[in-house]
Amino acid sequence: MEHVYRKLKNEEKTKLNNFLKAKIGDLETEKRELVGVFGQTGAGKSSLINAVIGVKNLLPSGDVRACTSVMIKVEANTKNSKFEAEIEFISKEDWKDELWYVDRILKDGAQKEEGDDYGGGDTGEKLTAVYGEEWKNMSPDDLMDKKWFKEIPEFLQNREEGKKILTFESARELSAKLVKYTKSDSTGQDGDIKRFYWPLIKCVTVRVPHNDLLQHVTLVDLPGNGDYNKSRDKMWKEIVGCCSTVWIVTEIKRAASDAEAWDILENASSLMGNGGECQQVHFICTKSDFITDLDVNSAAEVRAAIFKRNREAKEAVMTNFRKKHKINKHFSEECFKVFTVSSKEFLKRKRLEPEDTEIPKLQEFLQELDDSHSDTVNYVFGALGIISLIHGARYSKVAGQTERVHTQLQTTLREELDKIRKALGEVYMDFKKCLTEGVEKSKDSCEKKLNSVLFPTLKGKNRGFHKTLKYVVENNGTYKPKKGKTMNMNEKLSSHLTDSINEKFRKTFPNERQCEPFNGVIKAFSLQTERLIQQNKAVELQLTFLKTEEEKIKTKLNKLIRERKKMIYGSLVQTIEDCMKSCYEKAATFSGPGMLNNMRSTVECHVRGSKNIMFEQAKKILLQNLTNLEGEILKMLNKTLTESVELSFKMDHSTIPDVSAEYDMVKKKYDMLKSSPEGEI
Ligand SMILES: Nc1nc2c(ncn2[C@@H]2O[C@H](COP(=O)(O)OP(=O)(O)OP(=O)(O)O)[C@@H](O)[C@H]2O)c(=O)[nH]1
Repeated sequence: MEHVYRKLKNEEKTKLNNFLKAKIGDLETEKRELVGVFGQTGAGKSSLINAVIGVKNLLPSGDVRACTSVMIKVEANTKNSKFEAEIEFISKEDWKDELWYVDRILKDGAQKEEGDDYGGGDTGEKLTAVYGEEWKNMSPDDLMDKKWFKEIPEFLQNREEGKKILTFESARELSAKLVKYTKSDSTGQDGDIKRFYWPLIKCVTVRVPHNDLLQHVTLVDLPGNGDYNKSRDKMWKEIVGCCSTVWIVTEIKRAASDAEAWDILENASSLMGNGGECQQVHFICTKSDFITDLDVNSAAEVRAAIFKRNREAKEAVMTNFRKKHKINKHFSEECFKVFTVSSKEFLKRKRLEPEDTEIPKLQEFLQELDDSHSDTVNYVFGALGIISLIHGARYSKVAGQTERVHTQLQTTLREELDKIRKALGEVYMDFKKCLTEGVEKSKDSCEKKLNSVLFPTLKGKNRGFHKTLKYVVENNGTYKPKKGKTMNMNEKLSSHLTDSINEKFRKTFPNERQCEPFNGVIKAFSLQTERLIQQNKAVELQLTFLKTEEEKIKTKLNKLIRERKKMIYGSLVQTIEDCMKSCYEKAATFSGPGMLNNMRSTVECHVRGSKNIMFEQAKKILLQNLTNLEGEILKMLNKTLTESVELSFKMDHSTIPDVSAEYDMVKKKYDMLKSSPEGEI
């Protein structure tokens, strides 16, 4: 197609010529699937990733003292045959904010108590990681001095967020260097490394050469611990919202009862489900080889014991899943699968055969996800359309028939757009009805919901609640403790609204790629080019182009809908957060005696005073976002197809190059692809 592009470039610049060049530039080749890997520290995530992608020593694992503390993306290095680590830092301003935050807390007289969190993620611990103990006697300005960052000058560069790129010949070398950037060692026992830079890092991308599984797949290790840092939290949410599959990793011995793993899943469910694009959740029970039963001796007995526990773990996890409504309202049972794996045995083969470790099943899954066949078909189909139009423009000049087909196409386009408009209008009315009920319920019970956050029943653990609530209001209503459940006041307040639309939303915007959004109305849209081709062979090439254009615009629309639906769903909580912002700011100003009561009454008063507006506002904004999306769908369809119809049937032939040879070649490749669904071209 580059060759065809150059031919067009050598011709005079007409409207049609420019249009064709733009269409070639628009052909898509790249698609990436994101697989998010969650789990608490030590669950075996790094070992799992290494085993699955078949690179033994890539992500550092095995050291129980140091745990991974930054997001690590693992993908293919398509540029050269080196191992590469791209380290992306948070901005200097972000780090300054954290330094000032700790400084203020210490000046406020808050003593560091055992197990105390400085706003989630323990900022004190972060400072010790970067500066050692010396930070305690220094001002935030001193701590920004460049002498601290000699090893990472990129962090101080003037660009908003710096990047450092390291290249290595082997995975082992990369792994050894990575520790200082990705791991935290809260015990301070790692003698070799003096400074750990994880608090300054937003994300690390590890690129692996010659890896077949990662051509179109990125695996992301997402540490589950809480983090107050805003840019990291934002990135975490963005990545979770873009994962098409999520792996929840937990040790098999406590798979069903591992509160932390299930909490991570519960907290992220709305972000992945209706608020995201996750199609599959895989619950992965690790270390299946680890048997402590002393009665088991022979190899056969060990294997039998492992298989028995695998079966039991699978059943227990499924039973637990059925009870978790926060999760299963976003994911059906078909989307939820359990695996029992052993990364160790997969590599060592002492007790188990590779297939018994279930790692090959995950590899197979990635292989299917990585499949670039459909991308190739789409590319060649799109290319065929464009080249058909160029070829047809040069050779077909059947004036009368062209005029008739042109008129028919215009009529069909109008009628089909009307059908879509009507169907989208019905969807709007359905959501309006659900939300109206949700608003009434929210008004009736928001104070009760609020009380569950303001007055938790912590059974004797109320001592530090004033600090917890302070973090909540300082952080716009949310708080991620290092251990335990995330608190989210905005989600609590909007829960009746989200519940009112959850089911309808999942049906209207299904994450499963084989299901269609808006009840299939966009898929059903058709200019009926197939029928027209049968009746009008003389303009077959132009009609072939329109057929490919129709498919391409539908694919584009599905992508747009997938992106927008996340924003539309998220707008409910976002509006509540915006409406609560002023009261959080006011509540955060209290300190000293009476702080807890003052914070509570400020939040209570605000919710009581604004409940008649706040929920109605959230409904209005969601519906407005939906209207905007519907408008955009109609506009894109109309504009793209009207332009394509006009240019294919009313064009100036004088500037069209001869592409007969290219046409024959692309047509042949397309026919080959069509006849062998999994074949290579
Ligand atoms: N027996 C056994 N041990 C395993 C297996 N997978 C991991 N481990 C061990 O479990 C420990 C933690 O493994 P990691 O892969 O580092 O765990 P992680 O989830 O990446 O931990 P963080 O880096 O802290 O997030 C290490 O000591 C591993 O050797 C396994 O399949 N079998």
